[in-house]
Amino acid sequence: MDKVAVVYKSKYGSTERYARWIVEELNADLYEHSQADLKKLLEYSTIIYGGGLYAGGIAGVSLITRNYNILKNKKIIVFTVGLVSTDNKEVFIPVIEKNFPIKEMRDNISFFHFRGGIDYKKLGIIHKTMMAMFKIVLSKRDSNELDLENKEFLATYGKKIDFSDRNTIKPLIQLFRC
Ligand SMILES: Cc1cc2nc3c(=O)[nH]c(=O)nc-3n(C[C@H](O)[C@H](O)[C@H](O)COP(=O)(O)O)c2cc1C
Repeated sequence: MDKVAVVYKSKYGSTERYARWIVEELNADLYEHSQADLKKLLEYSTIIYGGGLYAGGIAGVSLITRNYNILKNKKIIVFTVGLVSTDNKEVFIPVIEKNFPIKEMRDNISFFHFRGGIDYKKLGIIHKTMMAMFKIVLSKRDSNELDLENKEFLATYGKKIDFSDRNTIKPLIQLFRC
């Protein structure tokens, strides 16, 4: 039987919610990023890492990339949680290539992408400023130039939205059912 650790880094709670759903389904052990030291992780045969997406970066993912050579004999699964629609998986190829620049890592790790949410009122000052700057950049563009994601960003800017959906973890859970 697989011994599974789910490790997550979540700033506003969406990634944590997905991590907890996965833990419930797999009866796995849960670790917040800061509590997951390497010695502990070595006790597991499978490591599932989840991080929120911030400007294309996966929060805290260096825990996996920096220690890859030590962890590479384990089953490693990485999931991201972001606002961008997960309908088109191609969108995530550059995100994976940026966060996992070494091909061997990309080949050996299974990736999943889930949708989270945002509550602008709860953003910290740096994140609020980043989002405000992005809005200014997009607002200056001709609306015909904007893709669906950008249009959605502008339409939901300043609001509270939540796309979290427990059903979307099914393909990840399925990896353990066969
Ligand atoms: C400053 C900032 C940058 C973000 N960048 C991205 C991004 O590049 N791609 C994306 O899909 N979502 C992006 N998001 C949305 C977050 O990924 C989303 O709110 C997610 O649910 C956060 O998860 P967490 O609360 O677990 O950290 C960004 C949010 C903020 C505040």
